[in-house]
Amino acid sequence: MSQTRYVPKHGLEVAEELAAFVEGQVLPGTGIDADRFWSGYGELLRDFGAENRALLDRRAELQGRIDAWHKARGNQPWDITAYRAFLTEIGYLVPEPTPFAVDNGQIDPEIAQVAGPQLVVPVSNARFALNAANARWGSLYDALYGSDVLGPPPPAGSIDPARREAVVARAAQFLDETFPLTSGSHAEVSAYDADAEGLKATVAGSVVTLRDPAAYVGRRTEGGDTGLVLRHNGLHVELVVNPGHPIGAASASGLRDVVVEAALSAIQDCEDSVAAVDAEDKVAVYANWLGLMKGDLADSFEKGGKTMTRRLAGDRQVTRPDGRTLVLQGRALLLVRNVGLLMTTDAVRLDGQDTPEGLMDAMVTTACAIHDIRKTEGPRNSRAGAIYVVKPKMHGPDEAAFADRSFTKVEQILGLPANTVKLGLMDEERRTSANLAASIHAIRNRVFFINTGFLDRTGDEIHTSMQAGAFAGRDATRRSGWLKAYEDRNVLIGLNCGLRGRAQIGKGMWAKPDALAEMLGAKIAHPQSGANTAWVPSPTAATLHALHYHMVDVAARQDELQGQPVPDLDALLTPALMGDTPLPQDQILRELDNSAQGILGYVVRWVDQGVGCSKVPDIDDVPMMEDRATCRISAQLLANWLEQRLITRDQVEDALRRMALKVDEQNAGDPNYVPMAPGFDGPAFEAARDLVLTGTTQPSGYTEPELHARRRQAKALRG
Ligand SMILES: CC(=O)SCCNC(=O)CCNC(=O)[C@H](O)C(C)(C)COP(=O)(O)OP(=O)(O)OC[C@H]1O[C@@H](n2cnc3c(N)ncnc32)[C@H](O)[C@@H]1OP(=O)(O)O
Ligand SMILES: O=CC(=O)O
Ligand SMILES: [Mg+2]
Repeated sequence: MSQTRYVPKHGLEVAEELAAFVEGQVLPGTGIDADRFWSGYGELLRDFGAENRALLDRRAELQGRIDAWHKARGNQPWDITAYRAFLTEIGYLVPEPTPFAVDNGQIDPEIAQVAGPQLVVPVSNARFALNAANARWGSLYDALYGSDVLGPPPPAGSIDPARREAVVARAAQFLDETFPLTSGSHAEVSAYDADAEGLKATVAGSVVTLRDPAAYVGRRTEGGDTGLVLRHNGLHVELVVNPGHPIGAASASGLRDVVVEAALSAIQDCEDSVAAVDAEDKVAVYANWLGLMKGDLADSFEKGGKTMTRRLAGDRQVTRPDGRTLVLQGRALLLVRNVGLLMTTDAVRLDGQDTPEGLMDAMVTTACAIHDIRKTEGPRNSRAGAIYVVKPKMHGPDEAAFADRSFTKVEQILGLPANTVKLGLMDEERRTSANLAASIHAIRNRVFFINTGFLDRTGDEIHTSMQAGAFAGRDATRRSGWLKAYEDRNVLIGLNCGLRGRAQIGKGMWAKPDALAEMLGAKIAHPQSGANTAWVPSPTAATLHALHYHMVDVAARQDELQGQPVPDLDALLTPALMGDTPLPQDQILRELDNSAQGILGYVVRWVDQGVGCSKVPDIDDVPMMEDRATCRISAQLLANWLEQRLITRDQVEDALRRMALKVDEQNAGDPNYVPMAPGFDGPAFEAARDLVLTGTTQPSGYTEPELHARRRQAKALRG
């Protein structure tokens, strides 16, 4: 890693590459000059830097008191009444606000009105980031053919006629369920067409129409394709007819694909799925976001032996039955996830000190997005003129209020109307879940989502009650009552705060990226719960999850739920401890190995290669999405078991070494991979070990302090 060189800017020391990026690429075209930007940034740091530190101190103080309370109680039985009284006394629980409704201004329909999948992507990876933006539309034929939904996926590039038939039949089933014909099945259609009266399908020689004729929206053409566009629950579906195409030719109707509106929104992530530890990395992350906001991001790469260049998709022009044109967005509505309050950065220094990274993200990602909201031609990200920032890992209403005020300041500096920046509240720390209404209230004029980030939330669950006893294992911790209370409360509190029709109530990530058959069975629970969005890890998952929003009318579900009683805090606050029924030793050792493997498999690519999100096979070789939040869970679980003497340091060391050998083997095909064995002394292995051994003292159990330090070490060692 090269030594950071600084340039002075209005009392700040700014890393040269960041200054050059901001002044050379971000500011031109925004009407903001460099002096205004840097002097405003200095004010932001002076106004909010000390408060940021104080909020972190408050987290540590509360955690210290909670730890001491549990220790002092020793083996006394769990007493929720005493615990709640204690949490109230120390200010962990705050009074509920009087009933209110959010008033968040102009919000795009993808957020406020239409329910559908939300894709998340590491913005550091331009190829993926572009793919995510273009995942607004997904081929159902491709998703069914290439995933495990219809059985084990065939080899890439293969053509399996039996599978093709199964794909066509499954897609027809979806069409029959979503767009039934007046008679017959889509599987029997021998011709599709449309006229001013709507869709016409020929079944057994007779022309039939849709049972709901209004579901036909219009027609578009592209190359040899005719797209017949339908709409259901606000989501569009295109029947792509092209008898000249090999797949269309194989079907009597010429249908060659069913393209569904999939990722309505996509989070371009600067946080837990990226590894950005210095000015150089941060500029790379920001540059992709800027390209997305300007609309000119492109990436060239090799695929299938060919070089291809990926760019942002254009809008889709549809001719309505009455001849008028309807423009459908070609891209997902893009949101940007900033980092939280914890980390500081040496990319901008004030008074010789590193400064909050979250404030840098606030300034730079907002400034980049000005290019979108000032656009006068071409596709715009936000037609409502909003900038959507997802703010993670906030602990309670004071931190939410801090985010609100700091973005007000950013808006003033950048000359934006108040509340242009909308905030997505990640409900992923326990103090936020326990004070959710007050946290929403703190950002009521800009909140655009509340999302249950259950992965971080599980890590915080363990860390907060580290001294209460031993947690009951990874799955049992998730199955227990707190999680249900957390998920249910989030929906009902969101509805009570007036989010319906104004903001998203979101559910968490599907963390088994290749197990999409299982996802298709399970993730319908999200819209059924009243959530109008939920996270998916890939465009294929978005395409398949979109089907759930046709099966469930979320708005109607929200109407049913509105006003239902919110589950009490008791369940939320009761930790999932093993209690008197400890896990059998073999299960403990198996979970130890599994967690050690997950940590190592993730950390080794983070630290040595700067990859922030990986697909890591678990101990049963099921590929899992690992990011900083899943790593936090594994590290916290092992730290808890060590602290509660279920396992020993020697057992941890032994498991890490055995699993390091397995992870080395799993990565043997990667020419850039640096094995951890036999030395077990490189920065990656050390990071994994430290995450477990120091897990009780890492702030809130977060993994980023250790990961950042070790990545910087690896960069310095290896360049
Ligand atoms: C707790 C939390 O905070 S969760 C949020 C953070 N997590 C995420 O953002 C997960 C995002 N997903 C990912 O990063 C990836 O899907 C991983 C790491 C899980 C798997 O990555 P890989 O092993 O490379 O995926 P795989 O080989 O199956 O697929 C690669 C293809 O899918 C595409 N793809 C995979 N994930 C995504 C994505 N999230 N967005 C866009 N495209 C994607 C790639 O562009 C690539 O297609 P291409 O060759 O046409 O470019
Ligand atoms: O950010 C999401 C989570 O689950 O954590
Ligand atoms: Mg999270």
